[in-house]
Amino acid sequence: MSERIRVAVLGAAGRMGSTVVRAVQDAPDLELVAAVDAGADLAAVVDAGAQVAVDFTVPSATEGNVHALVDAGVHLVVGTTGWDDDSLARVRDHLADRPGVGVLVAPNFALGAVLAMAFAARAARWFESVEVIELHHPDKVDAPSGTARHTASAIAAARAAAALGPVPDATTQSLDGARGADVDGVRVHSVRLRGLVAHEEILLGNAGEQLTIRHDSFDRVSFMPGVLLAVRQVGARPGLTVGLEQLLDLA
Ligand SMILES: NC(=O)C1=CN([C@@H]2O[C@H](COP(=O)(O)OP(=O)(O)OC[C@H]3O[C@@H](n4cnc5c(N)ncnc54)[C@H](OP(=O)(O)O)[C@@H]3O)[C@@H](O)[C@H]2O)C=CC1
Ligand SMILES: O=C(O)C1=N[C@H](C(=O)O)C[C@H](O)C1
Repeated sequence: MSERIRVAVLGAAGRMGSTVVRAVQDAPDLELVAAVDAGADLAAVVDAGAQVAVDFTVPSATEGNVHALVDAGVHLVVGTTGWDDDSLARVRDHLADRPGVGVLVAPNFALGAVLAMAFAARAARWFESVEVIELHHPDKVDAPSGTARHTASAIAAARAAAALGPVPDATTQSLDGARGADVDGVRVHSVRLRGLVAHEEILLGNAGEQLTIRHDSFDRVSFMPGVLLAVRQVGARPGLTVGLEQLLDLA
């Protein structure tokens, strides 16, 4: 067998990080060389000889982790949310000075969620109305979810490309928040409920019909095939890759 890929996990004690630790340990072609959490020195990742680091930490820490490890020549697979155009641009610029290093940032590694986003973007041009509902466990710190933001942005881009106007909405009076968040002109609603893991519904409406696209992650193992695929491929993809769809022939 060829050499195993040496992998570090950041946020290793968290809900996702601990699941990634088990998945890496169970994969015959991967070797877990470091598992670090809040307060730990990232030098441990470099000292352990990690080739790829997987980051499932917190929005306030993830960009700093990425820049520090890119400097050290470590490839990164990033699932943590909180990324926007500006922070992604800073990573893209940094990678221009570090040829050969790859960073993949994806808001969702579940194959079904990536497909749901792709289907929604494909359908968007044919519907007058669209709203996104994301539903998560109540320990989640950010809203709307990274997945919902990515979904809404892709829908908005598809609507713009098809020269569709604004989504119809006659609301002139409402309590703050009643119509959800506005992501590029698409309304996004966030539900937090004990018992849930990660779920998303995209509602598309025309006169007399509705298309509902729904994805459910019932368990965090649902994210693991996508994370492992990214770990295996990121070293061969220098520069910044955004979205698992880039690896699935869906982009
Ligand atoms: N892309 C995807 O497919 C998915 C993405 N996510 C995203 O992943 C992130 C993590 O989610 P989840 O696992 O549920 O969250 P958790 O809070 O369970 O885990 C986060 C972990 O990161 C640790 N941490 C905080 N700061 C640092 C740091 N600077 N360096 C290393 N570790 C740190 C935390 O430690 P402590 O608690 O001590 O602060 C905690 O153990 C979120 O942004 C979430 O939205 C989640 C699921 C799927
Ligand atoms: O915090 C979570 O749990 C999840 N976070 C990601 C997001 O914000 O989109 C991915 C998934 O929805 C689970």
